[in-house]
Amino acid sequence: MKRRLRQIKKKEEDIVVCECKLDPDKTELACGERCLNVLTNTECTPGYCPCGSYCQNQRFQKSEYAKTKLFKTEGRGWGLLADENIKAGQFIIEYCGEVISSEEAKLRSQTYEAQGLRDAYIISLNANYYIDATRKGSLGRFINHSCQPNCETRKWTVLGETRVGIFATQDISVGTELAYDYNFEWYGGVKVRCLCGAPNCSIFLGAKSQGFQEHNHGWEDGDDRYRVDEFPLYDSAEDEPLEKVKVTNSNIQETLETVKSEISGLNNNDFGYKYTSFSGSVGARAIGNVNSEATGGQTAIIVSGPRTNGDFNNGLGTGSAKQAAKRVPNRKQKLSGRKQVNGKSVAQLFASKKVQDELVKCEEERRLATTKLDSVYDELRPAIEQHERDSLDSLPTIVAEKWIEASCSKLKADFDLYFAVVKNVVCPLRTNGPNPDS
Ligand SMILES: C[S@@+](CC[C@H](N)C(=O)[O-])C[C@H]1O[C@@H](n2cnc3c(N)ncnc32)[C@H](O)[C@@H]1O
Repeated sequence: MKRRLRQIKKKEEDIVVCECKLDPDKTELACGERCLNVLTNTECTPGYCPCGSYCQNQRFQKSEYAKTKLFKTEGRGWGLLADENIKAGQFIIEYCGEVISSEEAKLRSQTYEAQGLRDAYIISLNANYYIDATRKGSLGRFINHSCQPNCETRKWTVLGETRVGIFATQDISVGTELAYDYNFEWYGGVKVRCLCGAPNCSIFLGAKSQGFQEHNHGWEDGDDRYRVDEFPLYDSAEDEPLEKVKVTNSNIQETLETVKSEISGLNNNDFGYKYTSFSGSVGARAIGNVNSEATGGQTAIIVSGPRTNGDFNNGLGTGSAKQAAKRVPNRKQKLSGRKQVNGKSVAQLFASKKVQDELVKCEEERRLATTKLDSVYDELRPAIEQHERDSLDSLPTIVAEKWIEASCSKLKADFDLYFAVVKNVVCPLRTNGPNPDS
C-alpha cells in the first residue's frame, strides 16, 4: 500500500535534474551510485531524467522491493525474512503507513496502548510528522528490532516528499531475518524485553535512550559523584553547655517540633550542612511514549508498544532519576551521620518570643515561595514537556526566566529560614549562651 494518499505536484523549478548521460550499451547503469540525485538521497523525476525510462533511481516510485517473506518468530510476533539474496546497500522495502502529525501520533499511541495493542508501528518521519503503520502499511511494518541489525532506515526525497525506506547494511542471504535498530526512545511505562538474541543486546527496547537510562540510574557501590566528604562541617562539640537556662515559654514544645523537623531535614540534627528539595521541580513525563528522532536523521521514533514479553516492569512506575534513586535499595546514603545538637538546649533557646516570631515568619515566607514554585512548574509543565522532546535549549527565554525567578525566591526563603535558625540558636550557643529574651 502506498504511503501517499495524494501525489504532491512539484513546481517545475523545484525539480532537481541530474547530469547523467545514458550509455546505450549499459542501460542498467543509468542513474547509478554517481548520479547527483542518488548522492543526495533524492529520486529522479519521471519525464525530467536524462536517462528516461532507463533511470534506475525511481525505486520508491516503482516499488522496487526485495523479495521478502513473513514468518512467525518466537516471542516477537511476526517477522520478515529475505526471500532472496540481498546485497549490501540494496533498497528492501518502503515503510508505508498513514502520515500523521506529532499531536495525532501522541493521541494514537495512547489509544493503542489503552486498547492493549501489543506491537508498536509508529515511526518518525521528521520533527513534525510520523508514519503510523498500525492500520495501513506495507510488509515493512513487520521488520523487528535488533541490537545487531543487518538493515537500517533511510530517508529519501521522492517527488518533493520525505519517505522512509529499509536498506540492507550488509549482504543478507536468503532465509535470514531482516532487522534494524529501532533507536527506540523510552519515555516511561512498560519495559519491553528485547529478544533479538544479539551478543551485545541492550536487554530492553529503548535501553540506550536517555529516558530509560535516567529512570533506571541506581546508586551503585563506588558511585562517588555525589560525595560530600569534602564539605566543611560544623562541629557541635564547640558549643557551650546551657544547663542554667530555664524553659519559660509554654509554646516551646510546638516550636521544638517545627525545629526538629527542619533539623531532620538537615540530616541527623546536623546544622553543618543542608540540602533543599524542590518539590515539583522534577517530574515524570508522559507524552504517550512517542519517541524523539534519532541522530543522523534516520528513522527512530517509535511508540513503545505494550508487548510485555515477561515480567520486566520493575514496578517503579514513572519518575525522575532522582526519585528512582531514592527507591533503589542498598543505595548509598548521601550524607553520613554527624555530631548532634543538644535538643534540650535548642528548645530552651526557642522559648524566646522574638525568636519564635522570626522563625514563624521565615517559615511562612518559605511556604509561599514553595507554593509559587509549584504553581509555576505546573504552568510550565506543558511547555517543558513539549520542548523536552527536541531540546530543553529551545524553551522560550520568558519561560526559563519565570522558572529561574521562582527557584531563586524559594532558595532565598530557604536561606532566610536556616540563617534565622543559625543566628538565633547556633551563634548564641557559641558566644553568649541563651537568648536574653527567654
Ligand atoms: C514494528 S513491529 C514489528 C512487527 C511485529 N513483530 C508484529 O508482529 O507485527 C514492533 C513490535 O514488535 C515487537 N518487537 C520487535 N522487535 C523486538 C525485539 N527485538 N524484541 C522483542 N519484541 C520485539 C515489539 O512488540 C514491537 O513493539
